[in-house]
Amino acid sequence: MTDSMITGDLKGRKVILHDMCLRDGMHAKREQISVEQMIKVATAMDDAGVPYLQVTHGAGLGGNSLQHGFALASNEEYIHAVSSRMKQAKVSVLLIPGLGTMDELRSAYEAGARSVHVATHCTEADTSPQHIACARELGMDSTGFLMMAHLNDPKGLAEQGKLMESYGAHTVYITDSAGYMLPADVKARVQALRDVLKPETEIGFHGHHNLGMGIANSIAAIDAGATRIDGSVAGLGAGAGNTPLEVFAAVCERMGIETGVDVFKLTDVAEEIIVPMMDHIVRIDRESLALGYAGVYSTFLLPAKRAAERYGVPARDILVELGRKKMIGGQEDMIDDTAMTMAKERGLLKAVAS
Ligand SMILES: C[C@H](O)CC(=O)C(=O)O
Ligand SMILES: [Mn+2]
Repeated sequence: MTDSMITGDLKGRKVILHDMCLRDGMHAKREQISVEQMIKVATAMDDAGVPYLQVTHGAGLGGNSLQHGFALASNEEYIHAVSSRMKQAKVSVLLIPGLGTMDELRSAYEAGARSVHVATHCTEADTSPQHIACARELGMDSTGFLMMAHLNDPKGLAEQGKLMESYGAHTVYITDSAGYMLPADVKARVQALRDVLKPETEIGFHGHHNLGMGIANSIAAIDAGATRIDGSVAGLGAGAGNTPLEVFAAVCERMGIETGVDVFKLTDVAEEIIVPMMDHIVRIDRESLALGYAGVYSTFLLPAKRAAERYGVPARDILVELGRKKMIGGQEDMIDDTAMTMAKERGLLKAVAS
């Protein structure tokens, strides 16, 4: 990102940071984060001043399933264990309508969750009115979370955001699930939302670092009017991870953007707690780069690697094909289907059968 792309003086801007390690990071850990690990991570982040922490299965409420994998504890167990130990941080959850239900949202609230990202595909906001209304009735901080936002243009995304606002969302998020966007893409979408939303409705940005643009994209979002930024310490998240939060906090401090977090405490959390927890180093390898390059849902990374082993087709090729087909969250069964078709086309299927 060149300086000329930052049009405003961001000094003195206030931004709310939201850590995703204990939700998006569940994808990278194949849902295997223990309650004890969650408590350790969350208390350290609370101490570093992170105001919001998301805690659930990677696919959110209702995520425990054969399709999405089983976590080591229930969402309620995780939420209660973490929220009961927080001094200042609020616990949030993810809810994809259809996967998670309003009953599950109520039970997450009872367990201590006080904020929710209600997530839909970027053209399907109209699947979320009941869930956003339910969150508002519970008194929760409520976000409409438009996933795979690169697949809708700024005008279309603004219309979807306006719908979510009309359902009661306090904040509308542009979610770069594929880590595909460049700063100009983010800026155009935030501006389009800012033009149509009420002044009191906040705008958020959730980035993935597949093209190494998480920080530049988040700064572009702030420049265009976003006030909430998701990231995850040490980037623990799907694909090449989320915007690395400790790095982002350091950049904000350099730019005079106020986050209220202690940068060095966050770097200690990254180094001493998160990195040792990783099963693989979350980084931009050839497969996670392919996600960003081809516009593929970051959550598809590990299932595509498994399909690659099963069918003998390189994961990168599978991911590029999934991007070409514009597959979205919820279409996970197409990963194996695509790999199998490619194996057949390449004459590899006999080897699989034998
Ligand atoms: C279920 C996904 O992981 C939600 C998300 O974080 C994204 O789309 O990005
Ligand atoms: Mn994500």
